[in-house]
Amino acid sequence: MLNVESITCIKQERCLFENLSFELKAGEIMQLEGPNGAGKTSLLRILAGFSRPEQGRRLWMGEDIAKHEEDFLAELLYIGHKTGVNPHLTAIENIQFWQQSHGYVQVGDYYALLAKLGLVGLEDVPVRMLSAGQQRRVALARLWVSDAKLWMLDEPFTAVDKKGVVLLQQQFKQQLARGGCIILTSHQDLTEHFTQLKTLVLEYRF
Ligand SMILES: Nc1ncnc2c1ncn2[C@@H]1O[C@H](COP(=O)(O)OP(=O)(O)OP(=O)(O)O)[C@@H](O)[C@H]1O
Repeated sequence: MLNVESITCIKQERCLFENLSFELKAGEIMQLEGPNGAGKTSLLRILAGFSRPEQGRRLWMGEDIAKHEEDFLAELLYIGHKTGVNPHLTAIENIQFWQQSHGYVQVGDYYALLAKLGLVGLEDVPVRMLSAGQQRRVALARLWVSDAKLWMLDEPFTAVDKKGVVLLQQQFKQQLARGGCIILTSHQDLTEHFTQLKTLVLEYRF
């Protein structure tokens, strides 16, 4: 599905990685690992097309993404470091807003979804009134309403408690079972839960 060819990234005159190539097939999950500052977020952002590499290209379904950006973005769900939720909207409004701006029909049992995410009673409260972990759960609700084939998740477990981590891992498995793929950064050990986990370790380069 996703082919990455010879990507090189230089930031502030420091080469974070060079000639990086890999492939992510349907049903595969890849974890980006490495110390703080190694370039995991930078790589994710390049893969999503939010920033440009010094060299290299990305292919989606065999097509150069640079020439088919819209098709690629329609298949991509990116959840970054920052949750991207609007603090002034409620949890339900946030999900609906996200659906609307991504072309999804606004249907669904939002209360049931938010109950699954442990947010009973908080559905109609402005998100700024929620804890960090609760706010992240609101952001992660997109994983339940999106049918994007490729998920890119930057530290999705941040501030999420143990029960939430299990719930997320179950949702990851659903995504892989339906032929989607996932690329994520995380400092969690996921090998126990995903036996076919691919890992890409970025070393800190000086
Ligand atoms: N917008 C930017 N402009 C200049 N330098 C940047 C920018 N974003 C990141 N960097 C630099 O790129 C390097 C890699 O940062 P990046 O956020 O990709 O690392 P990371 O591996 O995701 O780290 P962490 O584990 O702390 O999240 C850092 O040295 C950082 O200072």
